[in-house]
Amino acid sequence: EQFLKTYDLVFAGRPPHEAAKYLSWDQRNLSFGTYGPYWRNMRKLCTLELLSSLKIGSFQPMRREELGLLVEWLKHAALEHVSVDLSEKVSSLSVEMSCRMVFGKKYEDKDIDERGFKVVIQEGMKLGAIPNLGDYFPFLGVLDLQGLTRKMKALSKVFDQFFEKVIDDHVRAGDQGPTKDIVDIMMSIMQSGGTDFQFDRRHVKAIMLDMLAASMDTAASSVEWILSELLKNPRVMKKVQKELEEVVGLDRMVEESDLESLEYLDMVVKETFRLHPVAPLLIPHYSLEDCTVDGYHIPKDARIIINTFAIGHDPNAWTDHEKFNPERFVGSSIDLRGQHFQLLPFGSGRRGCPGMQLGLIMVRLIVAQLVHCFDWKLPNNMLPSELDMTEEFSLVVTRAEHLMAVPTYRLQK
Ligand code: HEM
Repeated sequence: EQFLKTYDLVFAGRPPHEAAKYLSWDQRNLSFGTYGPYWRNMRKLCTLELLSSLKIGSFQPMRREELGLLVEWLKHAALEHVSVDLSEKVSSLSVEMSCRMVFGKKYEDKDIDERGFKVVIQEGMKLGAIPNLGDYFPFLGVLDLQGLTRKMKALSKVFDQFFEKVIDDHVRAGDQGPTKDIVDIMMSIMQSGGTDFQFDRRHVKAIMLDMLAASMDTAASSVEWILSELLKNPRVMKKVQKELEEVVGLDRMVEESDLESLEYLDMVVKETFRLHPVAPLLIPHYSLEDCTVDGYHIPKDARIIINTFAIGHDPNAWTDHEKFNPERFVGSSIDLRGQHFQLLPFGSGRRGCPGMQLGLIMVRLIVAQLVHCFDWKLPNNMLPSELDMTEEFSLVVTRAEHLMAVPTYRLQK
């Protein structure tokens, strides 16, 4: 609370970051942008133009359509009683939703690189998370002892070529009607010349990657962890399904307008974020000046790592801290929007996640739909207690093992 609220401004910096230099057009993005007028202006622009409630709402039909396609695919799998790779399916869904929101259409995997979107973005996330000697000892950065700079340069070329193609496609297509994707909006801002700061193709590309990387993996991993906990805790799964039956009914699918009535689902989401925050160390903060916090002197230019995983598992903050128990939130005012410092999956303050509203809609909608339309069983008679919950380290923490489960369709239509 002292770092993110009391002294929020002092700790609103981001440390110099080799990965951001290469992968975000010289820190022109938001996530790793150094604190200052450029970052403030860009953050305002993204919040108002790209991530406003109105803009998020305009993508609702697209979310419904993409999720509908997945449900149809799963219905076939259900008829054949086969086990499906939920991690892979949810991740692809999230890629498609993010691409359509940012680029206005789906590109094929091969359009970016023979490895495909997910692999390329995940490689960027890994390169951003690996401790890089060059970040701590700039003179060593030049020597590239870990070979990271070489990899980052190669990857930045891949992104640059692909994003140039996306921009060219938008220029060629011209005005495509009322639903504007994120590239459309940024292109019109660029062409209008109406910003107080320089805004060219490099800025468009940096924000494109920011929006894509920030929404794809975070939402998919959150859904993966929630579904894992539901499969591990059949009592909770039944209770979520019962709530869905009462609010939605078994004769139709979930709509976004149902979400606010799903109170128990909301508790399940909070409890999963407590135990499995997908960005467990947030993004590193950086002190802009000397500061004394709780009697400790923190010098200017210090890296601040906030361990929300440890906070979520802290027995001083949570009773039965290792137990998955959504009911702990009954009658509690604790939410996850950054006002309650024992639960910070989106961070808090100036650097808190600007995509929280969109992220929460995506996560709650996908989980609600999958659990409403299908019953789920672990494959090969695996017991819920046997489900492996090992994590894989990156900027966004995913499951180490893919989540596999067998669906059975449960709606009446
Ligand atoms: C469940 C989904 C999501 C989770 C859990 C999540 C979590 C986070 C966290 C923990 C941070 C770092 C906060 C800090 O350093 O203090 C962050 C930053 C950020 N997020 Fe999200 N996020 C999600 C979805 C999204 C979406 C959908 C977008 C946009 C499309 C987005 C855009 C960003 C950006 C641009 C930043 C950097 C903000 C800055 O440094 O000013 N996020 N997010």
